[in-house]
Amino acid sequence: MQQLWRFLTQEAGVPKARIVTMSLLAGGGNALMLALLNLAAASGEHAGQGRLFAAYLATFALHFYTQRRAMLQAMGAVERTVERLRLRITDKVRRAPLGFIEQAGGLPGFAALTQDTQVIAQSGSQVVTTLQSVVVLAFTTVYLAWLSPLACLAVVLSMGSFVLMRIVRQSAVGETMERAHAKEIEFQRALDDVVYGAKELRLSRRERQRMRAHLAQSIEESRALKLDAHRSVIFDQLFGGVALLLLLTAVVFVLPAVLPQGSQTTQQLVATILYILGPVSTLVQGLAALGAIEADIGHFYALEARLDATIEPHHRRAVPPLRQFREIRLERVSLRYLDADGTAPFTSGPHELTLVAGETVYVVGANGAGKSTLLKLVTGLRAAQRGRLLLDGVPVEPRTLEAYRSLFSAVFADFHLFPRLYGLPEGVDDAMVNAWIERLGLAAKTRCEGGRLTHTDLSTGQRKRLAFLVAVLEQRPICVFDELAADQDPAFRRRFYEELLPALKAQGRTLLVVSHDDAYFHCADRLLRLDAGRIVADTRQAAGMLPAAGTEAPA
Ligand SMILES: Nc1ncnc2c1ncn2[C@@H]1O[C@H](COP(=O)(O)OP(=O)(O)OP(=O)(O)O)[C@@H](O)[C@H]1O
Repeated sequence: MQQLWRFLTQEAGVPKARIVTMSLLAGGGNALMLALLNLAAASGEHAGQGRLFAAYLATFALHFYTQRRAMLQAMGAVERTVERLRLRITDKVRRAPLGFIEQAGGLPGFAALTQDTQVIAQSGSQVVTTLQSVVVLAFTTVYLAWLSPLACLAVVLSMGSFVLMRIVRQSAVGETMERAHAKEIEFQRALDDVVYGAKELRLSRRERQRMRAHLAQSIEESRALKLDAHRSVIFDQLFGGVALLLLLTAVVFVLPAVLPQGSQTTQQLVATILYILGPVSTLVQGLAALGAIEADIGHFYALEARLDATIEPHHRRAVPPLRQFREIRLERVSLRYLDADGTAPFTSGPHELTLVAGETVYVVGANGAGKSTLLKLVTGLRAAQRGRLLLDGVPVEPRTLEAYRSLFSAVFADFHLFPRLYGLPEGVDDAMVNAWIERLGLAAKTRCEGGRLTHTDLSTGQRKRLAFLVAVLEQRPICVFDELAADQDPAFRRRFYEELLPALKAQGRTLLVVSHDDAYFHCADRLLRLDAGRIVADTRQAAGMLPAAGTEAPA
């Protein structure tokens, strides 16, 4: 229970002393209630019944109050901590390098995090109930010893070995649950495919059937593993029940023969043994639940450790965004994408490139030539494995990376449109956004109200126009557009290349545009042609000139 201990002692601001005291009082009260019941049953019609009844009621009230307090305090503290953990892991995912997020299966376990944290959130109440059952068992053991030392010894030995067996077997159960967890992640990924591949699946019966078979297999494997784990817990519980029944048989039939005792003592022993059935079963279930919680806290910390190993430095002081630059230079910069088996299927670079403020650069080349990868290197979103990135002659370092990135607004090919316009600077109000919405021909579709777009369920081309709008209004010195015109109608495409981009250039913006539209290549100041990850041609041209295809000078 190392991880659970670390979580409760280091993470959760659980008022430990108070909760332990409350749990001890609640458990003690519970055991005292049993003793009072037994005493009352033994005293028959005597005058002391009234006092016993009052004492019983007082103990009951104490038990009820302390149990409620302990549960609420533990649950409240754990819930608050879980919320903190969720925020912390989200921050770390946000600060993890793009390469880590992009790599195949870069965040295994992330999909299961919501479920894991829900399980972790139960740790407060589980610890309290388990602790209480331990306290009840401790008190009833003392009470049993007072009634009959031999019966107490028998109970301690049988129940002790039973709980010990559960603890020992818990590690095997834990391993099986780990394998079930891995299958669960596989299942959740398949579920993502069902949602994101909704269109394809509706069109193809074969795809649907194979997908379903794959899902069913993941579910079946996860179910079999979970059942395996539960089977062992259920067996142990049944075994515990049988052990208790045997114990009762021994107390009723064997003990009086070995050690003569009054029938009243036998009755009290039977009542006590029956009474501890509840706490024993709570303890066994609590241990199993704490085992599952321990595993999920382990998953959380493992994911966090992977993120910590790659995370980009976090600077508490806000970095003032850069508003201007003279040039960006890539010196022998290269990046290799690695496969899971360590082979490098694609290398971008080495690039020797200088981008000058104010120029409009089109990045062109065939599919897979490495255009988007070059943009990620230039924007500092992917770190180069070799070479240097320099801003105005000064190398960009981890310390200055965030400021460097603040130079760029971008719409990537796989852009994400946030429903809230988080990135807009002070001074940009709804009216300004709505004027742009109108200018982009989207006024009938959406509006900006209180910094939020009323509708984002638009066509791909329309959503790209909105992403363009956000990039423009961010008012940063460099705009990066990756195949923005690809989903646009011919009229908008023409406006994009011939009006909108020149208007941005006129404002002094530097433009980096990935394009397949060779009909508009003449609008660029400079063409960078890529092939197999290398810049094979770098052509400067007077904007407005239309170079004949294939006439670029070699780099
Ligand atoms: N995250 C990644 N991990 C591994 N390989 C990648 C990754 N991203 C891209 N690649 C590979 O790198 C190569 C270049 O991809 P890139 O997206 O830069 O090309 P592109 O020129 O922008 O292509 P397109 O015109 O199709 O958008 C491709 O072969 C692609 O498979």
